[in-house]
Amino acid sequence: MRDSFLGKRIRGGGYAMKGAWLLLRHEPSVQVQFVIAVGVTIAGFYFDISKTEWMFQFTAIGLVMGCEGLNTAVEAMADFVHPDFHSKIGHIKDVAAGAVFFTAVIAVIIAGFIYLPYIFP
Ligand SMILES: Nc1ncnc2c1ncn2[C@@H]1O[C@H](COP(=O)(O)OP(=O)(O)OP(=O)(O)O)[C@@H](O)[C@H]1O
Repeated sequence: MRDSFLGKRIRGGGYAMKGAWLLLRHEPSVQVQFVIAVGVTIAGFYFDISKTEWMFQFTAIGLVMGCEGLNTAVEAMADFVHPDFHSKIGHIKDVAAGAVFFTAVIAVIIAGFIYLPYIFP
C-alpha cells in the first residue's frame, strides 16, 4: 500500500498539508493574508453575498495565498543556494514578489466589485 499509486498520492497530500501548516505557522505575510481571508469570509456572511461572489472571493483568496506560498519557497530556495548578497538573487526575489503583487491588486479589485455595491447601495 505504501508504495502503491494511491499510497504515494496520500503521502503527497500529507506533505502538502504539512507545508500549508508551516506557512500558516511561520510566515507573517501568509498569517496576515489568512486573517484578511477570515475577515472577508465573515463579511461575506454579513452581507449575504451571492454564490458567484463567493466563488470569486475564494478564487482571489486561493490565488493570493497560493502565490505568497510559492514566493516564500522561492525566497527560501534563493537564500539556500546563495546566502550572500547578489544582484541576481535580488532580481529573482523582486520578480517573485511582483507575482504576489499582481494577485493582491486583482484581489482588491474583486473585493471592490463585491462589497462597494453593498456598502454604498
Ligand atoms: N541575497 C540578496 N541579494 C540581493 N538582494 C537581496 C537579497 N536578499 C534580499 N534582497 C532584496 O531585498 C528584498 C527583500 O528580500 P527578503 O528576502 O528579505 O524578502 P521579504 O520581502 O523581506 O520577505 P520576508 O519578510 O518573507 O523575508 C528582495 O526583494 C531583494 O530586492
